[in-house]
Amino acid sequence: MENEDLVIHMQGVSVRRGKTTLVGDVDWGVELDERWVVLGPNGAGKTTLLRLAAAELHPTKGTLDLLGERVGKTDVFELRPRIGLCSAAIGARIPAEEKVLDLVVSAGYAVLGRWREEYDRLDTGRAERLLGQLGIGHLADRAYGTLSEGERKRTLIARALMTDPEVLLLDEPAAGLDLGGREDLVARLSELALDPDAPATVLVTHHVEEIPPGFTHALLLREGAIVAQGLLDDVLTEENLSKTFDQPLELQRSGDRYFARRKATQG
Ligand SMILES: Nc1ncnc2c1ncn2[C@@H]1O[C@H](COP(=O)(O)OP(=O)(O)OP(=O)(O)O)[C@@H](O)[C@H]1O
Repeated sequence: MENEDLVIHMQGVSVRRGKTTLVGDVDWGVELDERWVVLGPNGAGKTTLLRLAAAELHPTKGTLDLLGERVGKTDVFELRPRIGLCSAAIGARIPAEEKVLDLVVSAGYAVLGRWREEYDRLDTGRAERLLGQLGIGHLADRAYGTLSEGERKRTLIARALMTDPEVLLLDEPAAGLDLGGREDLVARLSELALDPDAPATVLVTHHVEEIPPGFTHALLLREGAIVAQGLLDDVLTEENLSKTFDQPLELQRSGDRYFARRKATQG
């Protein structure tokens, strides 16, 4: 019987475009209370994996179950509002003049199936609360186009959480942030990861430094194939990381954070 706690379940999943395999033969399961980091170099297939999990892509081969529904046999338009996705592609589609609060509130429309209804007080209150949780409550009335990159990322996360999704997918949320911005985002994501009421979460990144404390599992991806997956502490080793990035890497752990760099050459 299907494990009811599995929010994402891929069995033998491949995505091909022409002769290119974007991801090949992936078996992967994410449970309700898990927080996964997907790590790999450029072009490894991370975004492809996340788009499968967001019901934006169908597998060329294999079976994909999201929130207990088989993709290909279910209405993805009913599925998508149950999944919170935050990616640069979504950010790029937002008009610069859009007000931050409206942007977050309007994420709820897909779920409620409303078109021109007035924002009701509940929605506005929830959006304000989420913005506050992400430390940007004071920006509610600002236009999206006037925000810094870090503020935009946090706005998009608040928007992704607005529908109270059962799974939250974050594609490189720290990309383009300065050191302070990255550290602040890592801290916010850590709070979210440690909140037992938060949804199952998958975070895609290139950098071990961006893994927020509280994340439980890791999947390492290289050239569309899984190098290793499982509990973060078991999977995140120098050997696995070096294989994933195809170079000898040194991995350090300091407190609940990770740091990596290339090994110094001998001689
Ligand atoms: N439609 C397509 N046709 C052919 N190849 C594609 C197509 N879409 C993506 N690819 C290739 O598939 C590979 C995986 O892409 P994907 O965006 O999933 O990687 P990624 O790990 O997210 O990379 P990055 O870290 O650079 O964002 C890349 O080599 C990309 O060029």
